[in-house]
Amino acid sequence: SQENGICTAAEECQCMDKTSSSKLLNKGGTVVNADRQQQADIYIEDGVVVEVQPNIKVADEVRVLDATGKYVMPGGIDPHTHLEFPFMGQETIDDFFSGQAAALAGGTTMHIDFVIPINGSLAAGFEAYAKKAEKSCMDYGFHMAVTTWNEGVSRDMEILVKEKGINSFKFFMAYKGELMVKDELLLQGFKMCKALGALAQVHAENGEAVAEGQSRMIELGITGPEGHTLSRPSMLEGEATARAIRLAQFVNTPLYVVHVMSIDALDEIVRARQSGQRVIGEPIVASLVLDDSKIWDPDFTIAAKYVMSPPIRASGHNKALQAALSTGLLQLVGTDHCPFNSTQKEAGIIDFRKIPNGVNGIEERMHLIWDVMVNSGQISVMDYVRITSTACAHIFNIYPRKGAILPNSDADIIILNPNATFQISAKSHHSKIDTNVYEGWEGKGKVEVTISRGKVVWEHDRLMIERGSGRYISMPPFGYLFDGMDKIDSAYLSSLKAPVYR
Ligand SMILES: NC(=O)NCCC(=O)O
Ligand SMILES: [Zn+2]
Repeated sequence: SQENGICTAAEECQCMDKTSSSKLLNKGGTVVNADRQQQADIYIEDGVVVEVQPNIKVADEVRVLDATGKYVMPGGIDPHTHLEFPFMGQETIDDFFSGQAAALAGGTTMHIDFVIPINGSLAAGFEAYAKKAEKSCMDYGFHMAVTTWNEGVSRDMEILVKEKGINSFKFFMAYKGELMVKDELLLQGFKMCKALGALAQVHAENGEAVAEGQSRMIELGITGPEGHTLSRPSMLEGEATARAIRLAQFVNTPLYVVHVMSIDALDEIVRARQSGQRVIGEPIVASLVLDDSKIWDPDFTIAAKYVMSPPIRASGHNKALQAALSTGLLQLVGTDHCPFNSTQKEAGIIDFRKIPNGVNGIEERMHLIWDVMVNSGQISVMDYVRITSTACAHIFNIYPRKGAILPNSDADIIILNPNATFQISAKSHHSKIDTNVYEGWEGKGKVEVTISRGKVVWEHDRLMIERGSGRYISMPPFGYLFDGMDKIDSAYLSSLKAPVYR
């Protein structure tokens, strides 16, 4: 039952025998949480961490994993993925099984995917995604996109929060004629999010101006992938980020800006945070480690694989985003994993507007952030844990079940060898995509073991995973970002000095 290094037949395959033990001792490593690192062993039983102490003694039947000289950390949580996503006339090539297999091979043990409504219906979209996710082999949660507005939508938002474990809603300010919403909907949506204790998220680009920019490029005869980048400059990301921030401030609700790609957006987030506003900024691996140079490649297949929105920016934006992440101005790293094969990208061979937008990253995030941020000395190992796992668990209100190695936390754990090397290639990755935007990257610091809910699922470069074993993680509303909001509302009301009774 081995295929491409993946064991998928749990019942038949011997390689599962060693790994499926419900008791596990992780011995001898440096255990790192976001606030503390220590030399300790970790005892795991039935998928849950039982004890974190030096020198734990166990019975003979317990499997022991030796982590001497290595870092033992919470598994990564990717806050931004698009598996089986119907978009721009295509569907992303990774389903919930292949995308999650890739994630586990790269040290990510949970992800939060974006549910897209069906004909505007949130309930129908949720049901469809719940079905798709039945094949999951690791834990996952959902954000919900809102693309239209009516009574049914606001009723569904309430049901999704109160009964279905959703605590975040995303509004696309781009993709005119498809997913884009206008300011009126943003305001209604933000108000509803505030009332429900759900986090409002935005894809921040001015969709009207992007459409204008696209027409301009076509008129100039620029039809290739570079037209994509040229049609949606960073000022349009800055404008929409500023607008969303102001509207969230007006409503007094927390805001989460997904895929921060530019200094323009960063500046707006930093200004808002400095003024005390609750704004979270999520750069993605592509915005942190890539630049736009490949979009001018004469080979369409190479250039098209970098087409995503907002676009990957010119060199310099990446370094600024790294610095902001290292100093806490940005809070966590996603991937926006949205993989389309080279044949799917060819839909836009004569018109860049038809190239399905999206890049890979779910498998590469933990390695690349280690290599670029920790190996360069920009962040500590504790900070690494915070930006790849713990901050996400806090923001989406699932800490300390996720994002920590503590007694009673889910045993989602990685062992990273800082002295081992990794290589990235489409030939060896586990995603179904036939290209890789990080092709040829070689770095230091390798995830040698991934433990998902107490089971070793990645070891010796082999996956041992079971279709259907992943669980949906309900995320409760009113996370920490909402603490004290009522007091700010009261202060606002008393500041009005109105109505004046005459
Ligand atoms: N980002 C991208 O290009 N594709 C995924 C859809 C989105 O998040 O905008
Ligand atoms: Zn987006």
